[in-house]
Amino acid sequence: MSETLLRLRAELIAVGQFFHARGWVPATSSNFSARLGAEEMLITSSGQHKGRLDEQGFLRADLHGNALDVGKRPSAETGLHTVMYRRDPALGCVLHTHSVNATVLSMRLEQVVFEGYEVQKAFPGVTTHESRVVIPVFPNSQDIPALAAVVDAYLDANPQTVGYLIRGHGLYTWGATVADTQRHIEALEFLFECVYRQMLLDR
Ligand SMILES: CSCCC(=O)C(=O)COP(=O)(O)O
Ligand SMILES: [Zn+2]
Repeated sequence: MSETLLRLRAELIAVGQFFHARGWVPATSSNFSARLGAEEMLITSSGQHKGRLDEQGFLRADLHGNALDVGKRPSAETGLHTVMYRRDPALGCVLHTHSVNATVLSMRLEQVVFEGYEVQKAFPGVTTHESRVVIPVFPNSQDIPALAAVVDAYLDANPQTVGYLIRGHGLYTWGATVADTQRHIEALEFLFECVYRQMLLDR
């Protein structure tokens, strides 16, 4: 087993514990992956509790979603990971979470827009709070290849996108490393909470 795999697996286990402590990965929801090479990734197997992951909770898969470790089934949402790695060879991690704020906002809005928040600078290419960060909301679907195609087309047209919501479901974001991607989740969750509270104040 490679040093890289061991390191990335340990990082993803720690991410799961961190997110679980904040209530962002309830029940067996959410899935995590990290790139192992040009054609391969490490991904959580389907049905794992992401706050209690151990070494058995992962498998290697190719970038078309085929399991490379026998007897293990990758996440049901593997296609939403592979589409990202195929788009960008520099991408090293994809994280998906199911927080309350992300889920509630996705039921109310067509897109979530952040404007004027300093934390927007946590995202790549954003250098000022005087920016507009748009998080699109896509309809939920059990047809993951179809959903992945919708994501792919949106990102072709909007390459600066840092994450997206699936209605009534959760959040996907990505980054060069596990640490970068964890930071994106944290920043997005902070900003979702701000938008949610602002909506309450505006009522
Ligand atoms: C209990 S949550 C339903 C499935 C889901 O949305 C999810 O994120 C987890 O699916 P997986 O197959 O990756 O465990
Ligand atoms: Zn999910």
